[in-house]
Amino acid sequence: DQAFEQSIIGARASVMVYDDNQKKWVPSGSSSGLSKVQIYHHQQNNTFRVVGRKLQDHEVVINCSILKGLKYNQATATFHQWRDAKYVYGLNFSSQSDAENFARAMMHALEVL
Ligand SMILES: CC(=O)N[C@@H](Cc1ccccc1Cl)C(=O)N1CCC[C@]12C=C[C@@H]1CC[C@@H](C(=O)N3CC[C@@H]4C=C[C@H]5[C@H](C)C[C@@H](C(=O)O)N5C(=O)[C@H]43)N1C2=O
Repeated sequence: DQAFEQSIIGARASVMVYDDNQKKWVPSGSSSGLSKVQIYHHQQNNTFRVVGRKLQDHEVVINCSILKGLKYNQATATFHQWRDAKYVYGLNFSSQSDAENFARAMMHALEVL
């Protein structure tokens, strides 16, 4: 529960998923827009997950586990991406510093998993 999950980073980004049929990035969730994207660390079982909620209405637009060995691709200074079994996720950060801070937290998680 909440008490056991600590947010290790919060960043502002537009959360996108790649639509393989249309061959283009589409907003994750019901509409485009900025989200607060956090990495939560469940301390008891040392797991991590990415959770993103729209700034406007708090719709959860991403909630995915960070698994050991995940390849986090910093495609540009403000667009980072990774895959899981089902989706390709893209984070279009609102600033380079948010992107850098998020990437640092992601790399930390991947180191300690
Ligand atoms: C082996 C593998 O899986 N490789 C993945 C990437 C990867 C590598 C290693 C580990 C995991 C992953 Cl995930 C890959 O290559 N994938 C994943 C699906 C799509 C893609 C395939 C082809 C295209 C070609 C171009 C690029 C793309 O999509 N890029 C480039 C930056 C650029 C930045 C911003 C966004 C913008 C929000 C909208 C749009 C715009 O700019 O209009 N756009 C983009 O165009 C964005 N591609 C990819 O990323």
